[in-house]
Amino acid sequence: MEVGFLGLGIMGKAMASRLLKHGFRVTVWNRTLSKCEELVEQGASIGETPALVVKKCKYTIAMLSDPAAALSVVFDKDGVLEQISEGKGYIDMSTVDAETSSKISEAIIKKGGSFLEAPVSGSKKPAEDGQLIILSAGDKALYEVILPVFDVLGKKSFFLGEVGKGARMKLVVNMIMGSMMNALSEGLCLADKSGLSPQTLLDVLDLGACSNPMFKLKGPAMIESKYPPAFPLKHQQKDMRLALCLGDEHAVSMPIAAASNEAFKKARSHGLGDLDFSAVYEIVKGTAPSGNAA
Ligand SMILES: NC(=O)C1=CN([C@@H]2O[C@H](COP(=O)(O)OP(=O)(O)OC[C@H]3O[C@@H](n4cnc5c(N)ncnc54)[C@H](OP(=O)(O)O)[C@@H]3O)[C@@H](O)[C@H]2O)C=CC1
Ligand SMILES: O=CCCC(=O)O
Repeated sequence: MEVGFLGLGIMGKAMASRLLKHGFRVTVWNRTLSKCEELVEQGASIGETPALVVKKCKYTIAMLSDPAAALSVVFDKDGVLEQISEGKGYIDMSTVDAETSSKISEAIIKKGGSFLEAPVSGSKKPAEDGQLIILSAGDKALYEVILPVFDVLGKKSFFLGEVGKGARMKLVVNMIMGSMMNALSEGLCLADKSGLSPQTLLDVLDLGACSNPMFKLKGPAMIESKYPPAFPLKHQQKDMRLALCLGDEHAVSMPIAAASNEAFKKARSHGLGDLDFSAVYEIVKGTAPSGNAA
């Protein structure tokens, strides 16, 4: 199967690479075109624009930073809409809000194409290892056709119904994750300031009811103030913001998420946006450097 892939950031690069390793023919595009070179070395072809990728491939996947990027790649000059047509499928795996996803879906369908939203849970390593959790919604027939691709990228694929349900599920999950990261940061800080070993706190947590892979993975690096980006903090803040908008729409009060969003925003204002989202710990500790927003 020939697959187009738009967006070769942390996630897109790992996902496109995995598809190549599993025998798919992949045509890639990235806004910063030089980032395509590593994939070309692995056997990918380059499409010079999103439109040219869609022209060449029956199915095209996108993995882009945020709603603005997802819309731009579809609607702008040389974008997806210029070449999408009957028989072609577009699968957007970026984390965006339901409104963005619906706009894209409507435009694609109007041109005769089919659309699936399919945001993912799981970060850089699960993407490299094909262990993502895929939260798809939209065109069921396209879901069935693209399952062999999802089976290579993920450990489990959900089909959640009409467009918007995948986007909303992803935002709810990341809202919880962002709040948990803030709770962990406060706990590590409190342990340290009150004379306890943060590492022993992690050991205790890991044996109890709130043991989870995220604390286990991120905790030790946080103690060492190391934040190599797997999930950039600026994207976590975007997801908190979009989840809070969803809460507004449905009149759901979310004070914990709102407080967590403030901490992520503050982290961005201190220039920590490109670090891993666990860098919010620096804000909780009060040790963040002053810096420019990212
Ligand atoms: N990292 C993670 O752990 C996870 C991320 N996600 C979600 O996946 C998506 C991608 O994340 P990730 O790979 O980490 O992000 P990165 O920041 O590493 O990559 C973002 C990608 O979007 C492209 N991009 C940004 N703005 C535009 C634009 N205006 N037009 C065209 N392309 C644009 C970038 O291109 P360029 O290279 O030119 O800047 C790059 O290819 C996000 O929605 C994120 O929330 C979901 C699950 C996990
Ligand atoms: O959106 C990013 C999610 C990261 C993760 O699930 O570990």
